[in-house]
Amino acid sequence: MSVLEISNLTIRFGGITALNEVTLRAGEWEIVGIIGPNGAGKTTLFNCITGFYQPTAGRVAYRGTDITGLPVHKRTALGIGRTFQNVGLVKNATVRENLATAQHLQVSYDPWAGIAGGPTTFGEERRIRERSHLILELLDLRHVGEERVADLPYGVLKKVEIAAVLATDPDLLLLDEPGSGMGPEEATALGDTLLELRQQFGLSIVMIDHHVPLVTRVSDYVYCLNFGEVLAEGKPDDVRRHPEVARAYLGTEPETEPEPAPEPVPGPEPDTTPTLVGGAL
Ligand SMILES: Nc1ncnc2c1ncn2[C@@H]1O[C@H](COP(=O)(O)OP(=O)(O)OP(=O)(O)O)[C@@H](O)[C@H]1O
Repeated sequence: MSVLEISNLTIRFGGITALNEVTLRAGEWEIVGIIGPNGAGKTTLFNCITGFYQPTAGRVAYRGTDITGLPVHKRTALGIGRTFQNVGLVKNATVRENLATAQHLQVSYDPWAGIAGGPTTFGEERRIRERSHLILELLDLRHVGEERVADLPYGVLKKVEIAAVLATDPDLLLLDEPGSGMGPEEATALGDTLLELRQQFGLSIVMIDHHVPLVTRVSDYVYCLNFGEVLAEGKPDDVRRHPEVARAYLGTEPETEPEPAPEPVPGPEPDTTPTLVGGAL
């Protein structure tokens, strides 16, 4: 059974059709990448999956159940966790406090028990601390655990955002541009981390990113959106080499020169795919 199944999803804002008949699925333990030029409809798709937007037509199903009409909080309770393109954290709190806050949304004891204290409360609090610890460890964030979010550089913030969503114990993780603001080395490390998180927490992941090398490396399947429609889909390398995909990316930034090609790497078959701007195919 698919974890996520989107069928013929259409959403219009006045005269703009942001998504047109989009059909997409993510299987159990799959990492699905979504690429596409600016304005292609990627974030709108996430907003329809999470319930921030109601589609004009079409269906969103989660583990076989139609959730198209469900409000945001009910989808979150089902296990759909999402990061935002512009980091959404409590800036004046520390990283560890942010993780604890995210988990307190899920605690099983009632507020009065929390005030009075007691074995259930202490057990739950210990579980929260342990989970925070594990997440910080896995994301290599332990050294910033006691730092204020406001004092962190952007690349670290993006990881803290993932950590905060993981703290809510999602089953399906939607990541909106987790690699933005990262250099190639950081993005490679992030890719390794995502693969490990999937393993550790048994997650299915849908990830939007302009950093195409990151998407193609970690994804099992990739969709390329353009003008609200699925332009190409398939195995990462097939989508990366799809002529329409290259055209769509180049078409968005005609005035920008592609980066110079890297020195050929000695080996049986060097990759001759052109490098494109803003995320590089
Ligand atoms: N609430 C809204 N009201 C009106 N138009 C909207 C709204 N949300 C999205 N759009 C429009 O829908 C289209 C798709 O936008 P969206 O943000 O989903 O693209 P994107 O692929 O995520 O782009 P980017 O890579 O720049 O984030 C754009 O034309 C955008 O202006």
